[in-house]
Amino acid sequence: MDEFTFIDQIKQSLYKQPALVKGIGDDAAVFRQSAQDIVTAADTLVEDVHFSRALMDALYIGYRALAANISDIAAMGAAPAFYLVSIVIPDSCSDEELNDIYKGMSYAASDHRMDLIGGDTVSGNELSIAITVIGFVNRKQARLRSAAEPGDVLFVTGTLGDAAAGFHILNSNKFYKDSSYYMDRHRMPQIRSAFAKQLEPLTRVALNDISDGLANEANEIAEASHVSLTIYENQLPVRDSFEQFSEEEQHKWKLYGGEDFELLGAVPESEWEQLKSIAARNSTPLTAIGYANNRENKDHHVWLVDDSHTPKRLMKKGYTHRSR
Ligand SMILES: Nc1ncnc2c1ncn2[C@@H]1O[C@H](COP(=O)(O)OP(=O)(O)O)[C@@H](O)[C@H]1O
Ligand SMILES: Cc1ncc(C[n+]2csc(CCOP(=O)(O)OP(=O)(O)O)c2C)c(N)n1
Ligand SMILES: [Mg+2]
Ligand SMILES: [Mg+2]
Ligand SMILES: [Mg+2]
Repeated sequence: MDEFTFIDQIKQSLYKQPALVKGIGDDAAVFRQSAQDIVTAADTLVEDVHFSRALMDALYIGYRALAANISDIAAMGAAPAFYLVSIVIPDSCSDEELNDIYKGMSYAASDHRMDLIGGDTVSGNELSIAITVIGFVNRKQARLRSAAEPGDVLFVTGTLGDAAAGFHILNSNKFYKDSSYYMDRHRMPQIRSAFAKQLEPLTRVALNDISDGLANEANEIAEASHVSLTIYENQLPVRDSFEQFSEEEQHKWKLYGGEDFELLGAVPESEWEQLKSIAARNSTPLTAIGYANNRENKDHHVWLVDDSHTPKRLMKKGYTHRSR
């Protein structure tokens, strides 16, 4: 299939977003927005770094690639609207696989009412999917990681460590309980977009999505907000069947596993009840896992309290790429 036939195939016949003026088919796309702030992010997924074609069907690769991007928009409290995809296609990738990657992305897009408005197609040696996402948020309402203050309640949505467990299961041929649940958490992460958007009435909330693991993301909030954080290890939410994994695996996956695409946040204690009702309305599991320490604690570290009750530093450690 040549480049032009391919572009014709992936082009949506109908667009959902009213802000769109021109989608695929010219030198660039055009959208118009005057009332809201525009939020944009990019994430690249590369074969054998972020996914493996041996372990995962093309449909999942596409779904997951867009989901990872939508997660960053959700983590800003914004509503996703548009995406652009630049793809490098190796000879080993069949037309069917390529179509399935786009089909996977279109499933994630319809879950969030998004339109594909552009991209680029290149032949190369390695399958690589670079996505740019665009979303909207009410003026000055973007939820920054720098917004945490001393005394805030620290919370996470969902359960932690599932995606890493799923990746482990996909790589192994042993029997595990609940294995399709865990594998799906890796292959088809469900993004907390609706929940994040409904945080609008809160006066203040710091948000970060958990792509690189709780330890990394918590440290990012601590550094950006100039606060130190305390997290209680025994309050970290996990799936019931998570106990089937070794202590070491559990510890590693829930703190450093990443790719759960849950939200980590901090809210003033006075708004905790309101946050709980928003979560309940959205069927979003919500757990308080700690708090932002008072100002006397001048470091900007994250402290983990385990059963020995002695706080230990939770280092900013997770998945890091060599070039960073
Ligand atoms: N190659 C790059 N060029 C420009 N900005 C970048 C690049 N890589 C990362 N960034 C920026 O650095 C910040 C952190 O990026 P990253 O760690 O990838 O965030 P996340 O984990 O939320 O995806 C973001 O503002 C991102 O836009
Ligand atoms: C084949 C394969 N190997 C390893 C992993 C695990 N992994 C890859 S990237 C990553 C962390 C997130 O990646 P990054 O590019 O930092 O995403 P970002 O934080 O920018 O959203 C993890 C845990 C995987 N998903 N697939
Ligand atoms: Mg990124
Ligand atoms: Mg992020
Ligand atoms: Mg990262």
